[in-house]
Amino acid sequence: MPFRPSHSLLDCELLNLASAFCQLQLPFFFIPLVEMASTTLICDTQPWKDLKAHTEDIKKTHLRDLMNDKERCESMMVEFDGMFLDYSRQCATLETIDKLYKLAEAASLKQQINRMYSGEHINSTENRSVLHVALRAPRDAVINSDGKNVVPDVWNVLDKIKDFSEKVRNGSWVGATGKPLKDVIAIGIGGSFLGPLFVHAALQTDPEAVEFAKGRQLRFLANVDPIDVARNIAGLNPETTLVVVVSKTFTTAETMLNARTLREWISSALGPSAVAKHMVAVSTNLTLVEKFGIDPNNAFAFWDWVGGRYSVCSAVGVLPLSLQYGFSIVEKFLKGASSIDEHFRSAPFEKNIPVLLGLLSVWNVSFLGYPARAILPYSQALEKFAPHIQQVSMESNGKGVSIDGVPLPYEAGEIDFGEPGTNGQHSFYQLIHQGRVIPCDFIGIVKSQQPVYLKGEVVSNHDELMSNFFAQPDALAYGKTAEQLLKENVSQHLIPHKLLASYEHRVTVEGFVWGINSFDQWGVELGKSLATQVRKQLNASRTKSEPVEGFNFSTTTLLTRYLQASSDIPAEPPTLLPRI
Ligand SMILES: O=P(O)(O)OC[C@H]1O[C@H](O)[C@H](O)[C@@H](O)[C@@H]1O
Repeated sequence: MPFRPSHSLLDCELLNLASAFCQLQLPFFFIPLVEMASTTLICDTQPWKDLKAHTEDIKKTHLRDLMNDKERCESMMVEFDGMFLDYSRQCATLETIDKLYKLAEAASLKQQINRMYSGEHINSTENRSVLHVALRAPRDAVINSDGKNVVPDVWNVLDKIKDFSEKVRNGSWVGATGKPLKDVIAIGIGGSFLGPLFVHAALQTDPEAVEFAKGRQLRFLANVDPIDVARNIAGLNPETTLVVVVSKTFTTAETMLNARTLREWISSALGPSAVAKHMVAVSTNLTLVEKFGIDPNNAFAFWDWVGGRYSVCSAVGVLPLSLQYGFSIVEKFLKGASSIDEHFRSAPFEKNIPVLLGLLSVWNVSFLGYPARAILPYSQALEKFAPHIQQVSMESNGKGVSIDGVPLPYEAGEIDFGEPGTNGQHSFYQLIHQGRVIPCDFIGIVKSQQPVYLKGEVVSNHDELMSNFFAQPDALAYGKTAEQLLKENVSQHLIPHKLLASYEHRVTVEGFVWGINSFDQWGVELGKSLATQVRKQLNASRTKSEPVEGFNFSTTTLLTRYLQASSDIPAEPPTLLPRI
């Protein structure tokens, strides 16, 4: 399959987001294609064909008319455990929904969900189970992977986190100079960053969590750009800082360089032996953790049946968040996610929020032909939700071949983007109103974490926000687009656990229906190997003045100009750390 055209490194980020993804075949060593020829794709089934035909009827229907049908709207509302989903603004009739259930049946959705929960190796290209649900299962649950109940292992690590985080928080674990460690820098990227950042952002202003976080800071170092290092250590003292290196593989180039950089920051200030007190790790690869110089006793494990982008409920998220907020807050988070896991596993499809969300996304992408989805939380606390779901969704379902290696004759995955309301209204909503049809997830919260009322104002500040939340979907529905409204009805304050699990499972539903493997990410590997080639070239050019070779004309020109423009940097400069 040919690569899509992509933009050079000097192009703007938005352009890259819009068009620079490539569809990669599975790695060459995988999948004997001959054997796959007999595999049935979902688009060859009758329910898919029926939905295709049905699209023509829907295109003749205006959402305004659908919204006038009270009975239809009523059956498009579902409630579970404080969440209320209204999907009546979808361009869909009850007949559409029936047809989507038939599609789910043709995709053996129920059986596939059961296979996931029973620990089968549904991530077939990596020969692994997919059991992030076990990360938040109650202590007495039994979830098997390869004939072994994994729940006790999960709780051993959770207990270890509880114990360690309490010691750090109460000052019985101190730094090398005897001072309490009040600040934490979590180093990690991708799944080892986005989920924990999202939850941290959501808890930051939660009144209960705020109390527990007093006097403490949690920062995230993800980018290998040294500016990110500088910003992370700015104002922090190594004596009172704990660094958590988070990496599933413990080989990710960016994370490891950042870890070496902060190791240098600590040891140059406090001596090399200080690393033992100031650096801990989260990984599935404890051998490499030890090799790096972190005591395995100070490492927190997880397992290969946890995909990186599904790992926020493992030590990846639980350790940094427990250090910041205390384990009890994080435990509540796990319980909320677990409630959705049980709902997803057992609720009938008509009442199953992740299943409905997933099927409607398939409808929008594969039948109505809308390739994007806007995630619009009317809550500043959810400001990092869209970036997190971007990875969960786009890395999971951005595939061009079926799970059996057959090139897909239809497109899978969608382009996710979003911003909290009302900020987005003053940015990109115009295009949704009048330019393109983009299905939107409007997410509202009943009670603000931080209510503000001003005497003399017509409404409270949160009601002002929610006025927009209620107005925008109708403006869109009666204008020219389709969207859905998802309202989370949390009793007091927002804890985003249920939203997270709902979206994780929604992505899984889409992947099951499209017949792809949502749990591998071979495409990402290509970029990594090309970066290795560039890294070698930069070293050779800087230290031995070797000319740039082996790249196409465009990259050769850009690399040469980059080297020329930075030629005043000495080939082997002394160790230099940011000073801000
Ligand atoms: O946790 P790590 O092994 O360091 O991996 C970090 C990230 O690396 C790659 O980009 C993968 O595609 C991501 O899924 C992963 O989350």
